[in-house]
Amino acid sequence: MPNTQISDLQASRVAARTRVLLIDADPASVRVATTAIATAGGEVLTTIAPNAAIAGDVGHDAEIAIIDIPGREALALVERFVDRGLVVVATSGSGSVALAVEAMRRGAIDFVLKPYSPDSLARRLAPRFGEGRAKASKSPSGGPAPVSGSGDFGGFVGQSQPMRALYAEIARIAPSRAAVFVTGESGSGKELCAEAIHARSGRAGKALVALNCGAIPRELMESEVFGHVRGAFTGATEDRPGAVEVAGGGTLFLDEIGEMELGLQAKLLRVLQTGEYRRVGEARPRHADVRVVCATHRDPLAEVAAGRFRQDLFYRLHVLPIRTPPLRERGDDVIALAHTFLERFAGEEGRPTPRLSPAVVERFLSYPWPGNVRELQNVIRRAVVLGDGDEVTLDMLPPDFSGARAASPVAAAGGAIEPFWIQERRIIETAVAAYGGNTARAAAALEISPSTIYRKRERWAEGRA
Ligand SMILES: Nc1ncnc2c1ncn2[C@@H]1O[C@H](COP(=O)(O)OP(=O)(O)OP(=O)(O)O)[C@@H](O)[C@H]1O
Repeated sequence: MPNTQISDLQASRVAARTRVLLIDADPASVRVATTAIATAGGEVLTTIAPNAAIAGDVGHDAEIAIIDIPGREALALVERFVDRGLVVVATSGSGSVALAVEAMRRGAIDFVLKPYSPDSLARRLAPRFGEGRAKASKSPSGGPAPVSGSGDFGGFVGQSQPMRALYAEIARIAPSRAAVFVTGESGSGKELCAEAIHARSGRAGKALVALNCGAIPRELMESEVFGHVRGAFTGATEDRPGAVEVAGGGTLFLDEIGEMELGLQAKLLRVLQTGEYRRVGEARPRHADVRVVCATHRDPLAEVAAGRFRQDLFYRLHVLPIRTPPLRERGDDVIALAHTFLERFAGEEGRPTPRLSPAVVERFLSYPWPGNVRELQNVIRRAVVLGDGDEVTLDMLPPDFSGARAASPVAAAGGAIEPFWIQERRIIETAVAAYGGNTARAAAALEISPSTIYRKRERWAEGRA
């Protein structure tokens, strides 16, 4: 992942210079900063003093704001420009750690102490300019990608109020080292959230390692997380690092954390408390440097109450809670998302992008989307593959979409009651299809074990109920 970011960054730096808003009242600093900005690949659009910036309205065309913070009153500028979607680098001659921490807490991506030389500042700015451009290139308008107002954020598409609130929350918590707990329905973008948090953290240059605790067999989970040494178990033919080690200096994303068994939860708690862990089969402790972002589609407090989730681990992880809203709460976002996916999938198929018929738009807006954005993705992919015209019409959608209302789950077409196993089979197959064939994820969404699905499929294949 870091490699992709670096190559994107280099390509974009060749393409255009990063547009910078420089907020600083000291002429000597402005001169040094202007040289550093040019060296790092940027151009200064506007230079303004902090007091004037607080009172005025500047920086609309900028991608990056470099803000001098002479005192606490200028901290509000950090927040203002982060909320507008700019990458913010704070500077200060006061040397106060508290000021630096506060600027980072409010979303500044870096804090550079004055006095700086043109070279030292340029070195600090260069990677940040890449981030400014990467964000801008994701915005359909070609301008910066704001946190609030219009436009998208990170890998997210959507400008509804719940999404803008989510973007602002991500921008606010990303720079912290504390654990993040993401809740939200399946397919609503929890992993995307982890990616956005990582990308905006000071750890973006290191790896983001994602593990789906629901998809990895329990007996392998500990080795996946912590690694193992040769001979630790049958098949362990060599030493292998785990996710904690590979994500060193970066972020560890533990999806479906509720699926982690209690013994392993205790070991994860130890990492969070002391930073120590052991590879499977190894006596000596190792030190971990990871930020943990975890996610679940379940109600974590209910899991704690049921004894499936350790309470002490929950409180350790639940420092910065964040929730991805379900698609049905995002209004018109569903249409913007549908257009994005239409363009992507039609492009992949080498076809012109079809439009949505008015009836499809209406249906999309009223449909409850239990599988959220992933379900929408699957519906659009299917329509692109099956359709050959320039319009997606109702008949290209899965059967549940075609009618004004989804078919009753109990009654078949003629109103007769279907046998239980047929209904059960339909529910399971629909869930597996909604997860693009991923049985483990479908099982997690249905709150049954993957082996139940495998067992039932074997029976159906043999023609048994
Ligand atoms: N707002 C969004 N804009 C664009 N793509 C999105 C958005 N939200 C989700 N997606 C896409 O939808 C798919 C599902 O998202 P993601 O995997 O992040 O969901 P999730 O909540 O982690 O799902 P699960 O609970 O099953 O793990 C991904 O391909 C993701 O890129």
